[in-house]
Amino acid sequence: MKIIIGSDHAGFTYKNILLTTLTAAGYEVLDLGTYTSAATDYPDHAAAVARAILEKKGERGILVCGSAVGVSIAANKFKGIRAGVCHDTYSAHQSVEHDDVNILCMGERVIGIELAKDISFAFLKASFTHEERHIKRLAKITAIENEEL
Ligand SMILES: O=C(CO)[C@H](O)[C@H](O)[C@H](O)COP(=O)(O)O
Repeated sequence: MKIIIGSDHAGFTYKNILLTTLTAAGYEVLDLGTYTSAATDYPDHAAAVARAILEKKGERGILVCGSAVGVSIAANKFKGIRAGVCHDTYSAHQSVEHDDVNILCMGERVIGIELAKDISFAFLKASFTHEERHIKRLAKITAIENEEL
């Protein structure tokens, strides 16, 4: 599975560690930055990862910022992106199984790195169940995305 990863400066350290860990575990990981610890703006990195997912450069995305909130707000502005803040392993796999989440968002200032690794693996190993009730609910989200106000 190909993964797209990105962060702002507040998620830079975890992003790099996750890049190394996931690569060692056999995942192909495309790093869209940030590439230094200099202060940067999370919407830029969230947009880069979201666009790469929509362009099918990877199947799943991982974004890290300080709290995970900023990148999730920005990524979810893109139609077809379902970005979820997950700071526990249950949410990480259930968000894929039920909600078909395609971008995992984590906060470097919120959780420890070992938990962030476990959450990443739980997210990447999970699959959407394709159960009818979940498909129906996701169709409602798509309808909301397409609403013209
Ligand atoms: O965590 C965040 C809020 O959701 C942002 O994504 C940023 O990482 C955070 O705001 C950065 O804070 P800083 O004071 O500019 O380092």
